[in-house]
Amino acid sequence: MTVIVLSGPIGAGKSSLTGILADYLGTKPFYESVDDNPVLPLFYADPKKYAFLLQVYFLNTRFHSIKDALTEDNNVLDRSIYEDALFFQMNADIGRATSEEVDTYYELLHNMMRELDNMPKKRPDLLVHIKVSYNTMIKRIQKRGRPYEQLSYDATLEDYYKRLLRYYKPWYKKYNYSPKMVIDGDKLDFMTSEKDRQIVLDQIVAKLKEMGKLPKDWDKPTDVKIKA
Ligand SMILES: Nc1ncnc2c1ncn2[C@@H]1O[C@H](COP(=O)(O)OP(=O)(O)O)[C@@H](O)[C@H]1O
Ligand SMILES: Nc1nc2c(ncn2[C@H]2C[C@H](O)[C@@H](COP(=O)(O)O)O2)c(=O)[nH]1
Repeated sequence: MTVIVLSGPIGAGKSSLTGILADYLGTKPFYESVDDNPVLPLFYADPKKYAFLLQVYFLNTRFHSIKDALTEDNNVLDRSIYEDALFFQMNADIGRATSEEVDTYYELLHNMMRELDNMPKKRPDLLVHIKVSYNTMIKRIQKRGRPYEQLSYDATLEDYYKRLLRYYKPWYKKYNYSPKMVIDGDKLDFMTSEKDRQIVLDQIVAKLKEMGKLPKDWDKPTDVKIKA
């Protein structure tokens, strides 16, 4: 059983790479609840009012996904539960949560993490982090086109996104729940370049082989077509 989790800022390419990787490895993809998330547009319209509710919503859906993923055979998750606190702490630091909400959130998070410790498989096997610069992040957010994430919707999002990138650096450095690796999301256009996509897949496969999670002679199953 192998569980891979993707991490990275908004628009880094996590969902895209989750699909590509799951297809390539012949495993199941698990996606974050975004387009069906009723709280997300409310949050972008009034972050102070909805930061806590959104976080509880995400934490709950991530908890469900990770529980399912840790009981299934092989799979890929498009964001880790370990990034949940990064988002909430950042929002709390800019005044979008009361101290009661912060305390309640951390207590809930710790309770949930303790539940995960009781699972037959406690941790993912590999974290694949997609690193992007601010410019790449913005280009991808524009390309994806969710209205409430655009700078034209709210100019303060520039600060929010830059801050998010700053929070990711120490977060990745500290992350120690599993082996980890970085994909250069600025250089590697795994959506439109077949060559770049193969480079990324080769890097991940090499890491899985090094960890003993794939046999040394593993090759892509011939009937698998990589979808972009
Ligand atoms: N490496 C990449 N090169 C070019 N475009 C990308 C790349 N990764 C993602 N994209 C595009 O950027 C947008 C955001 O990607 P997405 O996978 O939704 O990011 P995330 O899940 O990290 O928020 C999508 O339109 C996707 O097609
Ligand atoms: N406040 C929070 N917002 C979050 C969290 N997780 C995701 N998000 C937002 C960011 C994007 O607008 C959207 C989807 O994220 P992607 O990175 O997949 O584009 O949801 C969170 O924990 N807190």
